[in-house]
Amino acid sequence: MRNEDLRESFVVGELMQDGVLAMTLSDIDRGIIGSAVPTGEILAFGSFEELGGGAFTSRREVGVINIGAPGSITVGDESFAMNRLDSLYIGRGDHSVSFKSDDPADPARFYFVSYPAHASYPHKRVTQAEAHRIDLGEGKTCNERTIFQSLRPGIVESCQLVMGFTCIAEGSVWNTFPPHTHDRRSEFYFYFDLDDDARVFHFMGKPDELKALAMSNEEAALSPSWSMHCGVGSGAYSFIWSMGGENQEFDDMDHVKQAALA
Ligand SMILES: O=C[C@H](O)[C@@H](O)CC(=O)C(=O)O
Ligand SMILES: [Zn+2]
Repeated sequence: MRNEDLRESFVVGELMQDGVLAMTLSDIDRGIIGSAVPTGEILAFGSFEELGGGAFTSRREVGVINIGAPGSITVGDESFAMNRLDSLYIGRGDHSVSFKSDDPADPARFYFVSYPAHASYPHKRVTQAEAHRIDLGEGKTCNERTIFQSLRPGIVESCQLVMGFTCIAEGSVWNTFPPHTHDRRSEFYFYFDLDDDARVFHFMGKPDELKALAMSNEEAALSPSWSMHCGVGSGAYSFIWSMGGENQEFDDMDHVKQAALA
């Protein structure tokens, strides 16, 4: 594949447009990647032929993280206040889902991921402070970072979705390295908090067929279960990671030896 073919298949861009609820249905485990930036009244999930009609969440669960100003999400008759870096788990059911900004002139910026769900679990908001926090890496290897696991077993019950975000410390540039795969789950990385001219070079592919994607702010890189993943930025950045698949064990990664990369 040439770079443009790689981008066509594995990068989701054009997210976070003002006044738009945008989404892409991937054939990677039927994951959906999307965003909602409410600059008017509200933005709501519609009904889609591709998802079998009915409510968006009739057969799906959704994880949402706000990377913008405060807003709220209404699920059926429940409303959840969503500050920056709050996460929301939305369980399966025939409820309506809508997104709102507290101040449409300074909008909330919601990123969401959805996978098919076989059971219905309660909706739950998880603030950044309530997330499971893991500090790891070191300055000398330029990979000092903090992982916030917000939608994960022990905090919320879900069918397959596991989601959270990682913030790279000032002066560090690498996320997970050496890279890893986890054949049991696919994973999406949504990069944010990059300057306009900054890039994250995201490495994907089979370990002996390494490919690079030059990622701009607010683009998502999709990793099928066979693809390794890791990235290095031209400066510090953050990213939302999310996984779906067979199990929800975060630590069962298959680490790739650096010497095996080619
Ligand atoms: O399977 C786990 C995921 O790839 C990420 O959570 C890794 C990550 O955020 C990091 O190490 O910086
Ligand atoms: Zn991973």
